[in-house]
Amino acid sequence: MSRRNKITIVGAGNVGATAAHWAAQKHLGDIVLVDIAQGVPQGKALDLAEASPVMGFDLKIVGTNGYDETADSDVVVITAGVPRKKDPVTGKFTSRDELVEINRKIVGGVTREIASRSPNAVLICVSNPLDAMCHVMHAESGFPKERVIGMAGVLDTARYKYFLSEALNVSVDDIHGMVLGGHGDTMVPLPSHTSVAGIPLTELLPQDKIDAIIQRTRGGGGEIVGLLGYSGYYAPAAATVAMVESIVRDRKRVLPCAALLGGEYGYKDLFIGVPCVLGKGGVEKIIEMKLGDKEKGMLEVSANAVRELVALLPYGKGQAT
Ligand SMILES: NC(=O)C1=CN([C@@H]2O[C@H](COP(=O)(O)OP(=O)(O)OC[C@H]3O[C@@H](n4cnc5c(N)ncnc54)[C@H](O)[C@@H]3O)[C@@H](O)[C@H]2O)C=CC1
Ligand SMILES: O=C([O-])CC(=O)C(=O)O
Repeated sequence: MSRRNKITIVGAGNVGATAAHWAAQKHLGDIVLVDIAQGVPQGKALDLAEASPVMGFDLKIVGTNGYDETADSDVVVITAGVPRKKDPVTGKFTSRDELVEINRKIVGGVTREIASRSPNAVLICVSNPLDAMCHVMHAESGFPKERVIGMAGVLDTARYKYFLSEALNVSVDDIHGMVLGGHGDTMVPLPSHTSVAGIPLTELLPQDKIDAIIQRTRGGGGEIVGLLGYSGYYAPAAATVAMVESIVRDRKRVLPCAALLGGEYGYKDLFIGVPCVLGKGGVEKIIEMKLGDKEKGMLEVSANAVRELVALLPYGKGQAT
């Protein structure tokens, strides 16, 4: 008897629950929602399951505060942790990097629970600061680098494409491009590799407008925090589900994801956003594209920002503690 894909999502908060919603709508597999909050994963899973007769999905959707139900998952998405929030008095909000100390403990503990029960799963990290949390997941799981992947580039690229489609008044479907680098203010949108139905972006939009969109993309997460008071979740969850879909359906989509580099782009032992082919085995290939000197310089700034944060973690090179 064939078995449906099993997808576990840890963290049944804004991003996790929304990802469960879209994964169910796309019939990607049975879903286990896990959270420490009593009743929350159970309640959200039941609510989502009760939508199935209306939406037409036949899936097992369960919520739990433990890990036994997660055993033998094919894909595990980790969104557990603390998001950034806006101070209601000052209106200021912290950087993603300031979450490193609190979230590394949460993500480390969750990863150990998951890895012991689903030793063959592909792990997708969502918790921030993203690239550093990928290092935590890799070290704590002991999984091969192909099966630990970070979600950021798909989201950053989606924001970039949306802003371009708005400025050009064309369909989002016809914007092609990518954002590489770490998931922070130094991320690297690539206008020289961006096209509109094959027409170079630089022929269609003046440089000052492109620069403004690059800046808005870099601050895209903060723009939402400024409006909502907490971070976004529709676009982050959609981006996560695009990765899950490519893996469970073995679609081999080329998506910008945080992957552990082993010399590609001149970096070693560092998770950073690069174009990846995602299939059943996780990162099946990292595609090395030719970058200009300016783009290489921006990637170096972004890689250095990730390196500084990773240096704060209690790990040697990829070794579990
Ligand atoms: N990589 C990216 O592009 C993005 C990353 N994020 C990050 O994702 C994380 C989650 O964001 P939201 O869903 O908005 O936050 P949220 O606060 O709505 O949900 C987080 C959930 O994690 C749970 N949790 C905390 N500790 C746990 C533990 N030890 N075990 C299991 N569950 C635990 C909480 O109870 C909560 O329900 C944050 O770190 C946020 O910064 C958010 C958006 C985009
Ligand atoms: O900005 C945040 O804190 C959440 C996030 O990573 C994003 O939305 O890009």
